[in-house]
Amino acid sequence: MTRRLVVAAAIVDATERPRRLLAARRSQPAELAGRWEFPGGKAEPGEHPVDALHRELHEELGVGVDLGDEVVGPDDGGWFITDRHVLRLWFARVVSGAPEPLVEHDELRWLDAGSLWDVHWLDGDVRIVEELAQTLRPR
Ligand SMILES: Nc1nc2c([nH]c(=O)n2[C@H]2C[C@H](O)[C@@H](COP(=O)(O)OP(=O)(O)OP(=O)(O)O)O2)c(=O)[nH]1
Repeated sequence: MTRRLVVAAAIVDATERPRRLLAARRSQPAELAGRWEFPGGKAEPGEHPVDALHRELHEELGVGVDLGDEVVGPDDGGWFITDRHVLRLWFARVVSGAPEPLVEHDELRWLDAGSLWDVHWLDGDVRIVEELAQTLRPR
């Protein structure tokens, strides 16, 4: 079975030595509402993943970003987040707009090394957050 590609961003406050990561709380669908994730969404068929990510971040948060390195995962370079989806994730920094939960989310939160686990991440994201925890600078 081919997994559907989901693209998402680890939005951080600085590309070099970041301290904070932006998490988004889903408001839909009902079974995922209240769980936290990396903002992003499904790439359309034929759409370049990077283009899809810029589109999703603009739609969902109202921001423009500069993308940094991809956070390469262990599953063919991506992250199998569900049995039907593979996630590709890039570091990103906001360069225009201020992030707001416009659609699909009802809250955003900047997390630092000490608060990274204060939110209930989607199951598939937990091992990604564990990896990112190594990157965030302690206070
Ligand atoms: N965006 C996002 N989706 C994730 C993450 N972790 C995770 O398991 N998922 C799952 C939830 C969904 O089943 C799927 C992504 O679907 P989505 O609802 O965000 O996609 P979309 O914005 O394009 O929305 P739609 O076309 O389904 O309406 O991947 C994550 O960190 N970010």
